[in-house]
Amino acid sequence: MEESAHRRGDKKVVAVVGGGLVGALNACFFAKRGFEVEVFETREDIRKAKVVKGRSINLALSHRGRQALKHVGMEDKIVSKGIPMNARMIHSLSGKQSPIPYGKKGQYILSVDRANLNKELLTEAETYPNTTLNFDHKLQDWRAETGLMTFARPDGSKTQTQADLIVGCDGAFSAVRKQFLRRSRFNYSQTYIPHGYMELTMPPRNGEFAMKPNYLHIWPRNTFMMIALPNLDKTFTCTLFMPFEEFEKITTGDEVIEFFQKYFPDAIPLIGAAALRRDYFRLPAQAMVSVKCSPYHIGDKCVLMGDAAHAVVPFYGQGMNAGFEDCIVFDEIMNQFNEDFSVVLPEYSRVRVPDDHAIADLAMYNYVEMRAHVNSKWFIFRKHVDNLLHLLMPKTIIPLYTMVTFTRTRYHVAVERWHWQDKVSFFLLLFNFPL
Ligand SMILES: Cc1cc2nc3c(=O)[nH]c(=O)nc-3n(C[C@H](O)[C@H](O)[C@H](O)COP(=O)(O)OP(=O)(O)OC[C@H]3O[C@@H](n4cnc5c(N)ncnc54)[C@H](O)[C@@H]3O)c2cc1C
Ligand SMILES: NC(=O)C1=CN([C@@H]2O[C@H](COP(=O)(O)OP(=O)(O)OC[C@H]3O[C@@H](n4cnc5c(N)ncnc54)[C@H](OP(=O)(O)O)[C@@H]3O)[C@@H](O)[C@H]2O)C=CC1
Ligand SMILES: Nc1ccccc1C(=O)C[C@H](N)C(=O)O
Repeated sequence: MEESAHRRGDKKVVAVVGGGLVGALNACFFAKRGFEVEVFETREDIRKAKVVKGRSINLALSHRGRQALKHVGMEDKIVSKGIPMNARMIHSLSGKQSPIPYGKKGQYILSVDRANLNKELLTEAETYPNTTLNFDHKLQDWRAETGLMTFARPDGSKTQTQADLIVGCDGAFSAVRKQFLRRSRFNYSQTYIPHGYMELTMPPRNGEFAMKPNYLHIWPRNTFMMIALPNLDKTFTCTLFMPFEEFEKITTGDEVIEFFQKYFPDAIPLIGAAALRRDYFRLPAQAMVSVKCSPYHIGDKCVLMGDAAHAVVPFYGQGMNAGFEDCIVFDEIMNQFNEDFSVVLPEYSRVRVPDDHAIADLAMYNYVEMRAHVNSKWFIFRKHVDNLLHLLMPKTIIPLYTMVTFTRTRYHVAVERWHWQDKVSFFLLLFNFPL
């Protein structure tokens, strides 16, 4: 076993495990503070990879994520390559399209390319002279007492290195988190929902987007749905979310077309019948898991952030945004407590756990809103009422979606306010508030 050198001197060493979205961003946050930062990523350098592994081609970036990018001077660069989505575009069975705006005029979420975002963040992290990126390093084991980590290399060898702080940003199936499970008073739950997802591509039509680009398109079919987000190359990435048992019922190309004919007829010519027949069987439907745990730290040695701390189902488009906000919250607490890890880590767990748990629940809720509620006249009416009340009393009534997506209102506070506001607007409706 090879013993890799680790730097000490007067600077503390922070090991960021995982060079995905949150890990790469976090490396910038720690480097900015002057720590010696070592990033360890199991995969090869995504910037050199011929084939980019992993799913979810694009992501919805919103205020929390943007604020975190702003902290490290990356907001403009990323936003300039994003496509604004101003509203949901609801596709009815008959093919009618009706928009439901996300917020006030000028408020939008951005469709960004996951691979490009990851590449840009790694390149930014590398601009700090005190940061080293180590690819092809898969964390196998680590010790909370010493901060000693063991990594597996693609050639089968092992490397060990030590750090003052280990930051687990290694995603939903975190290897860092495994050590937490062996400790007393660590709470952990994971739930696989019975639905899976499958990504399909809608190509450009005559060199242009096949549908209006500045929308998040939704085909809500009550018990399942398809969505589509635009990409810079004028394609859309369509994602079909559906119970696994429904996916499994479709076994032939003809059945795929039959299914689309029944539920998404307007999408067939846009995706293309031949592509549908082929692409449906390219990859099996993927699972979605929600992981909640607490606390997020062990002593002054280790902390979990991003999906490693809180994998959420994707339906609010907040997983990455919440992970990025984790970095800001940690940074704010570092300022507050003078970078004393023995105080910062427990405080971070205390502050952040309720918020990450709240967005996990909201993400579950938003699936029902997207696939079913948007079909209801009552829901649309209530949305209008909320928007109007927000216009009349902007400080008192703020729609839930606005709080979650366009502000940094703590997620758990947003949930509390939502319940309270719901009662107020119901009361106003009951007494015929002149709307
Ligand atoms: C279909 C889908 C759609 C989504 N859409 C959105 C959206 O629109 N908006 C949004 O905000 N979020 C979205 N998300 C969530 C988002 O993808 C995640 O929240 C985000 O990627 C989390 O980033 P992360 O860095 O914590 O984890 P990851 O992006 O998974 O990065 C973890 C990294 O750690 C590495 N790693 C894993 N194990 C090890 C190990 N043992 N040693 C070293 N390295 C390791 C991995 O290779 C990876 O690079 C979506 C998720 C899915 C599945
Ligand atoms: N909340 C959710 O439902 C989901 C969230 N995600 C998140 O989306 C992001 C990108 O995902 P993507 O790049 O596709 O990641 P992958 O699905 O490719 O997973 C990344 C690594 O995690 C390990 N892994 C994958 N599935 C499992 C599993 N079921 N049990 C244990 N380990 C597993 C694999 O490691 P190994 O090589 O050792 O097998 C894999 O290399 C990540 O943040 C991920 O956390 C991804 C899927 C679902
Ligand atoms: N990115 C996603 C991926 C999967 C499912 C939903 C989203 C969303 O962003 C939904 C959006 N926030 C909405 O409420 O309409």
